[in-house]
Amino acid sequence: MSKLFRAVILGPPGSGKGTISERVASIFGLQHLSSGDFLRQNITANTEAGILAKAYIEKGALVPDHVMTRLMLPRLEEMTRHSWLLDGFPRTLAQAEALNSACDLDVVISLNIPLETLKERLRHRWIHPASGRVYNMCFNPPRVQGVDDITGEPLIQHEDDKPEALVARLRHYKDVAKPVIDLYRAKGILHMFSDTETDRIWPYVSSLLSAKIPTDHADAQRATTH
Ligand SMILES: Nc1nc2c(ncn2[C@@H]2O[C@H](COP(=O)(O)OP(=O)(O)O)[C@@H](O)[C@H]2O)c(=O)[nH]1
Ligand SMILES: Nc1ncnc2c1ncn2[C@@H]1O[C@H](COP(=O)(O)OP(=O)(O)O)[C@@H](O)[C@H]1O
Repeated sequence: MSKLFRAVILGPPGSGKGTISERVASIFGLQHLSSGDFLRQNITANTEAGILAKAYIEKGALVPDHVMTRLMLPRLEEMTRHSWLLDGFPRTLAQAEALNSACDLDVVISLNIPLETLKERLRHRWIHPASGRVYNMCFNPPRVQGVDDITGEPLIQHEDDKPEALVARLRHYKDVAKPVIDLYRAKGILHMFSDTETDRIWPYVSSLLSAKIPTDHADAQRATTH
């Protein structure tokens, strides 16, 4: 079997991590694991971690490192036989160090998007809570306004995408992300992409991954995930 491939995607809220991760998952066959989606599943299921995390998320604050690592590392353990792309974790240096001691990463993708663009996108972000499907009323609107394309169920906005929580979230992101980015740059695995449009970033991400992931391996992964 080819070597497994491990990637992380970093970027502020609204930078397009989820959008790019979905494309990577479907084209390269990596398992997409989003910390935000996983937290929301835990909140819905009323798990211990979900109950602890809920209050932080509603305030637009980060969930404490020990709660995140206790949640995410066992989840990664379950995926030891898969190639994966982690979205939203690690977000702090302590989380990055915990991840480091659990596995070796091949690639870190970092999205660098102007602040005004982020604010504009998140104002228009709508979610289908049960599946995590993400829409944008300008970029990828649902076929019928306000409802999910697949299930026809209503769309909602995250509490933490509303303007009051948003500004705090974006400011805080910058402070905590810098040491994480510096760590991966020092390891020589950081690839930074700067633009205002996902569709202009995507060709570069795609060619980076095409060069790093052997084709037969991507085919084999797809066969096991579909
Ligand atoms: N206008 C516009 N919206 C985008 C673009 N890329 C993603 N979005 C939307 O911006 C919002 C944030 O994207 P998402 O992938 O959820 O970002 P994440 O928070 O980093 O995971 C979503 O509503 C996306 O549909 C883009 O290039 N242009
Ligand atoms: N690695 C993490 N560390 C701490 N908190 C996290 C982490 N991942 C997600 N969260 C919490 O979950 C919320 C939603 O995460 P997510 O869906 O990834 O947001 P976004 O896609 O807007 O960046 C964050 O605002 C934060 O409160």
